[in-house]
Amino acid sequence: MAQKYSHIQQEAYEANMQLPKLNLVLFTFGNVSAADRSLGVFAIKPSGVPYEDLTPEKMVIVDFDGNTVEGILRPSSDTKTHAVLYKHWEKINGIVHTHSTYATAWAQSLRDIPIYGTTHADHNTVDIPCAPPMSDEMIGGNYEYETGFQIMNCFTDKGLSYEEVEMILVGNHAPFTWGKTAAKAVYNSAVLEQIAQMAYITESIKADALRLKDALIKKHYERKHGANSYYGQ
Ligand SMILES: O=C(CO)[C@@H](O)[C@H](O)COP(=O)(O)O
Repeated sequence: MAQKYSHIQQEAYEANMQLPKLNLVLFTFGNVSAADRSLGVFAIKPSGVPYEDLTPEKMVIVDFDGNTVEGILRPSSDTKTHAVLYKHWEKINGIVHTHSTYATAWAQSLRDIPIYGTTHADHNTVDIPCAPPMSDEMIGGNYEYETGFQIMNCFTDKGLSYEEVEMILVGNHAPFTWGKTAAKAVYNSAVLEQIAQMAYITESIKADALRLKDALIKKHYERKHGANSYYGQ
């Protein structure tokens, strides 16, 4: 493997290894990628390889059109989704896909995750969006490629910025998160799973729980992310 990709292979490997440590994946579920925009490629987990068998060298190098540039193993089955997002959302350099239990349950319910408390407001001032399930024509196309557009179209339809909200539930599928680094994308996946679990439990205690008032959401978020805040770096 060319030395010139070793830095993103190492970054992708370390980020992938965080997923089982954070209980965000079971067996070979999920995948993480890390991009180098100066080279126009990203390193991604190979498909079907157990996390305990991963090495940096096994990370597959792919371009932003989803073509394998280097690697003997097949890249993740979600590679086209990662490629579409890297190609169109130019500020992201890390993407995570998991099937974490609570976030996936919300994705299967086709509901956005409402803001029930300040824990959620620490990270997002909006309900966590759930992209609608794929249309028949999307299903008839390239599934993973279409998932990338399903994600971007949802953000466009909801008027959301991918730089402010770094997570989404894909209807009938599972969550995707992203960030300026692969490590930040992993952090976002762990935060999303925690928010999803808290929201589910909140609704199981009180089905008609009330959303946080917008004024408090704004006040709380700004308290955490205001000037000179280290939070969420
Ligand atoms: O979304 C799915 C399956 O529904 C995939 O993300 C699998 O969870 C992992 O696939 P590979 O990355 O091993 O191909």
